[in-house]
Amino acid sequence: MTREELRSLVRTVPDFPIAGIQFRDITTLIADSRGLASAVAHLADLASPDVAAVAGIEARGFIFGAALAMQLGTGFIPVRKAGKLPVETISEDYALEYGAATIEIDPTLVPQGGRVLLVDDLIATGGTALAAASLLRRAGGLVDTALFVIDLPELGGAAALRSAGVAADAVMEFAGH
Ligand SMILES: O=P(O)(O)OC[C@H]1O[C@H](OP(=O)(O)OP(=O)(O)O)[C@H](O)[C@@H]1O
Ligand SMILES: Nc1ncnc2[nH]cnc12
Repeated sequence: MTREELRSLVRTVPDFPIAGIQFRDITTLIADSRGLASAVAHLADLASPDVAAVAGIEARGFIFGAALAMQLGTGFIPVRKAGKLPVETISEDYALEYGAATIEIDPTLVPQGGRVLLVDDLIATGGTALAAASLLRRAGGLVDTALFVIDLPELGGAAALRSAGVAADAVMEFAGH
């Protein structure tokens, strides 16, 4: 599928989860018989060489991240919401477009000095991805690229990632919040 065809599979839900937010819902894309595979193929085209591991952010980043890891022939590192991992973790707090949260990783999963490709469904303010990149770097990973299915460029997340030395790319963009 073309990027434009994929883009038409994203459902926009106004005023979710709060008034003023245009929620870009990827459930309609992944439920399509070709949508998930096509999105992952486009992500794989954007991936840099020599990826040692793919890291995906809970929850929607797990869907694309795990599939991309299989496509690239790497392992998958889950970046989890706080309190879910059964071992000693490192954590970061971050602000969201609507709220705040904490994410954690098991640092022993990160290949030392290896390139860790960060993946999520969507980048808005970039708070989540920046926190994840910071965690993966603290654990010894080389994080120079992050891939998203959707970028909301007006919220500045991709630019914030670039300022932190992480090149951000996405399969599609949506204007507005
Ligand atoms: O760029 P940001 O402003 O940080 O926002 C983007 C993040 O917000 C969404 O996740 P959410 O926290 O809603 O969790 P979910 O995947 O569990 O639905 C989305 O999947 C990204 O992870
Ligand atoms: N506008 C949006 N749509 C879907 N997920 C989001 N996560 C943060 N902002 C979002």
